Amino acid sequence: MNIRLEQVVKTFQSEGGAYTALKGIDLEIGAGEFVAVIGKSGSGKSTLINMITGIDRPTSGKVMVAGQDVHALKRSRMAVWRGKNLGIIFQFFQLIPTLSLVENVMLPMDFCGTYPSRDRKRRALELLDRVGMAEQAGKMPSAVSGGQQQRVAIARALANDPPILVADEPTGSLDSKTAESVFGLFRTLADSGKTVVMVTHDNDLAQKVRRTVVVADGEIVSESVLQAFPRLDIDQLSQLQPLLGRREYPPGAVIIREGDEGEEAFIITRGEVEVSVRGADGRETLVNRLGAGQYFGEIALIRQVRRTATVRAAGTEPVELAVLGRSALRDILGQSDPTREDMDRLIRQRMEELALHGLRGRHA
Ligand SMILES: Nc1ncnc2c1ncn2[C@@H]1O[C@H](COP(=O)(O)OP(=O)(O)OP(=O)(O)O)[C@@H](O)[C@H]1O
Repeated sequence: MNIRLEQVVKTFQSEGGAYTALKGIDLEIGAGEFVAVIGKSGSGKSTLINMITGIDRPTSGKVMVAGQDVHALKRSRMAVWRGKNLGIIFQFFQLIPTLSLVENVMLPMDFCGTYPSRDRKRRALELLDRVGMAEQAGKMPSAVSGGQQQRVAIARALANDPPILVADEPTGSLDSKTAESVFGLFRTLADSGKTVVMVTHDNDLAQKVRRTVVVADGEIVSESVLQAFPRLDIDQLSQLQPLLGRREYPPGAVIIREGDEGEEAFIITRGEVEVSVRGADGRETLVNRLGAGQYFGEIALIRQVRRTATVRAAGTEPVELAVLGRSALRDILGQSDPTREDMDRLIRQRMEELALHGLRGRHA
């Protein structure tokens, strides 16, 4: 694992009182992954990024980056460690205005003492070439466009060949065409084996990344929840997140029982469950097995019927669930017609499966 956050909490103390910007974040990012971090303004994205780069310290919890406990580093060692392991790219490039582009790219090598000094310029020029800026190497930052400055900032981030690139809104101040080409550069870098973590407001770009981490109200929306409700937008997910409860069941435990009243629906965030129904002869038949990213318990809530099946925790590990009460489910479906349509379709399919087991009309 290249980046691992365990129960990271960040509370800011200010005159108005304490504000918890991160509420116990668990996150793992593997080597070579390309991850987009998205979320509403103020949700905690930058705070999360600052935990990874060591720019800010967590109030509690642990942050491991490239095998190092970041916040166990002494302040004096932090800057050099960061310089060698992380390439950091900001929205506003932050090139040094009094240095030429090639000098800007040489700076991290000078700072960390990586590469012999006679090789640094050649390496900087190679990196500028890689981002399509070699011909402008001698220019000052103010003499090139924003998109070009960001390319140089990326070359600078690559100076010490760090395994991880962290970018906070790298395309935020670029027009969409330039943003697209800078994004393409990140993709090429990820394809070449770099781990890339990129905060973005741009949903179109986020869609193009294989893995999306959604931050809502200081928490990460479970990837299973994203999978269960793929058609919710960021605002809807941000509203859903605080309504979700968490529950765990040991293997074999009954989560819902056929014939009972139902008040909650469940999204599986870890493990598997078995769905079974009682036949006319009273014997139970297994009708389905569901895993992470799938939901159950919705039929009773939507169709206003008793539980149509019994669901048990399966496997040998505890099953973890996100729990959604009746009114929360109603709220979210009321806001997202596509999600409502998906759920209606799934319910029809599930009712048909139950009917196949000779149960039509028993509870429906
Ligand atoms: N130094 C600080 N002191 C007090 N509160 C802070 C501090 N830094 C951030 N916050 C608060 O923490 C919350 C999360 O901020 P953060 O900058 O991480 O959000 P964000 O998702 O990056 O937003 P944006 O997309 O607008 O940059 C905000 O409510 C912010 O006001």
